[in-house]
Amino acid sequence: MEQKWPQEVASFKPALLNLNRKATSLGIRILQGLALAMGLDRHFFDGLHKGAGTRKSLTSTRCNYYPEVTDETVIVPNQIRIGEHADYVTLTLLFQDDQGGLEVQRKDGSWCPVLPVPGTIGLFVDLLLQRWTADKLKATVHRVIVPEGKCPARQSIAHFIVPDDDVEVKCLDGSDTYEPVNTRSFVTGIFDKTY
Ligand SMILES: O=C(O)CCC(=O)C(=O)O
Ligand SMILES: [Fe+2]
Repeated sequence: MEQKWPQEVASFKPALLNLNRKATSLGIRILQGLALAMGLDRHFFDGLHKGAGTRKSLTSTRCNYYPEVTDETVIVPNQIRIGEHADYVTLTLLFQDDQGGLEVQRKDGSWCPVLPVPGTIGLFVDLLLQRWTADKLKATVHRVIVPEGKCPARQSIAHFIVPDDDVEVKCLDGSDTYEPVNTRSFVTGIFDKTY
């Protein structure tokens, strides 16, 4: 696929590629820690995430922009910035600015604000990790709400750690809690339904 980059700011492309690489290596270290904590070989997960940065992997970085809310902004009832969802990959690293609005869902269905803390990165367990662990780790359901009153534009960057395209994700405990899925079909299937 042809890559299109904005030309207006020359430093954008190198900065984003650098973030993409660093976020991937952080994600890989987290996957190693997770494998050890689960009593697996340290490289169980990262060995299945080797293709990041190549055509064999959907590991990617998404920049989200939420426009400024002014006195003139028309907000309809129940309007939402990003509706509730769980990301459909392994892990998400989330970088948010200081504007707030991100919420995660508790077990009882209520919503908990994820207040921005400078210098920190959000970490979400996602749907493929939930399938691998047969629900031992549950995907983080999250959303972004419209702020009450005026608010400057908000930006966030989500880095999605995705298994390599040909990886089959099946329950590690041998159960049939979820049927095995091919990574690329699973991710593109949900993507096509969403957009
Ligand atoms: O903007 C945020 O804080 C969340 C973004 C998000 O959920 C996503 O890009 O999947
Ligand atoms: Fe998300």
